[in-house]
Amino acid sequence: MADRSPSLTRNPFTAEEKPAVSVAVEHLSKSFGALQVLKDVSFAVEPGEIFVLMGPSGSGKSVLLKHIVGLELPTAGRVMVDSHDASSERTREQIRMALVFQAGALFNSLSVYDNLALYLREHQVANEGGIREKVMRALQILSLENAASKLPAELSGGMKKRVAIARALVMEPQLMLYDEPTSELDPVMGATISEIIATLKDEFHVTTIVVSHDRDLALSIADRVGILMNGQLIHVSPPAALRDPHDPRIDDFLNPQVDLKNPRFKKLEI
Ligand SMILES: Nc1ncnc2c1ncn2[C@@H]1O[C@H](COP(=O)(O)OP(=O)(O)OP(=O)(O)O)[C@@H](O)[C@H]1O
Repeated sequence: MADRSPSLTRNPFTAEEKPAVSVAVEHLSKSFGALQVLKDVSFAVEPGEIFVLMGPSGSGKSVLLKHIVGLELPTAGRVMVDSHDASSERTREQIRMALVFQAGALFNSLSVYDNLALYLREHQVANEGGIREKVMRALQILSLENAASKLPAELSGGMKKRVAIARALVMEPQLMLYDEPTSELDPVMGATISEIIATLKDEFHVTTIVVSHDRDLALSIADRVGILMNGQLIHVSPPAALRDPHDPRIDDFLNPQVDLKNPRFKKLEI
């Protein structure tokens, strides 16, 4: 962020520091009926790392993300968060994970303030004064103080994404997952969201997994990038290795050429 707030240097929410967690995806396979979406996927994410998962539409990225937060159950294999199985209810009680959905998933009838306060009220995290402090702090970090009383319908796409991130932040997550955080944003707002993700990871040491098609985001903020194609993880490396990919499948995905003589849409199955 161009204007980094100095108060971001410590966790603003709690004296109780929760350590960042590791994530281990171990031989994960998932089928929906006859459709095998994930095929023996394995990788590990270190505590405090930003891991960006890229891949073509339909390659299984969102399904993989849902396994990490326990919203889908594996057909085979498992996902471990620290030493806990991600699919168990207990893991979700012990480890604070926040998923920032592609469309924000804000409650349209609630103000920005109440969208953020909802989780804290439901979990009786603090009294109203304490909740106000946490909500306003999160809004301040995302430069949204002036939007507290607005309804989601009154916000731009970029503001909605920032509200969704602020709402995740009030949960004091040890693990933050983002599903397409820069989709539908102009390049400058996309860069801003990338900066926010990197800043939150730096300042709060939160383990971060981002699913994205955004090559600029991956190259600028990832510690490592994984590429999923057709349900298989075909590549994991630091982003620099993707500037000159040797695998033609990765090159074609990251640097597609428009070819009007041999158009891709003629080869689409659906
Ligand atoms: N609950 C479900 N039941 C049946 N099929 C599903 C289900 N969820 C996902 N799929 C299928 O799994 C495949 C992978 O979907 P997924 O949403 O993970 O792709 P993706 O890589 O995230 O794509 P995109 O980049 O377009 O968001 C798709 O063919 C999708 O139709």
